[in-house]
Amino acid sequence: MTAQQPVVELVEAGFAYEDGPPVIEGVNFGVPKGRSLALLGHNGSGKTTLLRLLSGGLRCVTGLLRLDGEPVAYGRTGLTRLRTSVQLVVQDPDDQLFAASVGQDVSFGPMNLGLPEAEVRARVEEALEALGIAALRDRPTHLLSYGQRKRAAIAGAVAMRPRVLILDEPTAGLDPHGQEQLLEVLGGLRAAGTTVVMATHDVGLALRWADDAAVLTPDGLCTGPAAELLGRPELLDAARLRMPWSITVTALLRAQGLLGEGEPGPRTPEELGRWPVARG
Ligand SMILES: Nc1ncnc2c1ncn2[C@@H]1O[C@H](COP(=O)(O)OP(=O)(O)OP(=O)(O)O)[C@@H](O)[C@H]1O
Repeated sequence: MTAQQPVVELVEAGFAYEDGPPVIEGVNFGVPKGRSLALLGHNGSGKTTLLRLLSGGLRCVTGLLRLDGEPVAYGRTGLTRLRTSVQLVVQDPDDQLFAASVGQDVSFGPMNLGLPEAEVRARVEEALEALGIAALRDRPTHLLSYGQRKRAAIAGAVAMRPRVLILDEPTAGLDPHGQEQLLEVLGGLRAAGTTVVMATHDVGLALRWADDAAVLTPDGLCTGPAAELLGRPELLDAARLRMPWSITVTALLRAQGLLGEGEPGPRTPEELGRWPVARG
């Protein structure tokens, strides 16, 4: 993580659902500008809860949320300010899409900000282009495939031009090609300066995609550079996550003397297939 001030930050945050046990306790989680960050944890570990706390949909019971270093005020003005900076895309696109057509759905957020019509139109076009779904502008949302609905839901958030785009399990339910396409789209947004935060169970995907990682364990949230954090077997064990394939293969290649210390190993089966060792 960088030392710069986070855009948005949970400080000593605690949360429990009504009559339930604490889900989040004493969590410090800052999201710096311009990074890609993967939030990992097993089912029920609290990823969705943490993302909702970060984006203002839930409010900390203890601790606080800061935007640009200032505590977030949960009134209308404060939440609008937060949402122009931080947008959450929920796991199930059907919980997010409700307008009749894709274009109408994507325009909803910017229109709600009271922006002039031309500005709304420009933002909708930009978001549809970024997600590669400009051709679906007039398509009724209920006629879209699951992958298309996912993209339309993300476009709705992108049209708000947030500094931080948060996605809850964005690759869940997508086929391998759809996953790769989505990662490309997210790479494009990140290259354009948007911070992208993604919750996932997939350690391999996080390792390939993210600069930084945050891992939820029973002892709390552990954060750091993805390549370092996700190579720690004891941490992944504690989080009940599986060691990524690429790390196991890289360790094997090193143990066999086929890869030098510090040299990067193959990140995908395709890269292993092209590995000089594999041919030799
Ligand atoms: N609306 C709710 N009311 C009560 N308890 C809830 C609610 N939503 C989540 N929980 C509980 O809070 C805990 C954390 O859930 P959360 O959805 O944040 O986990 P998660 O890591 O996102 O899980 P998954 O990977 O399965 O999506 C779980 O024990 C869950 O049962």
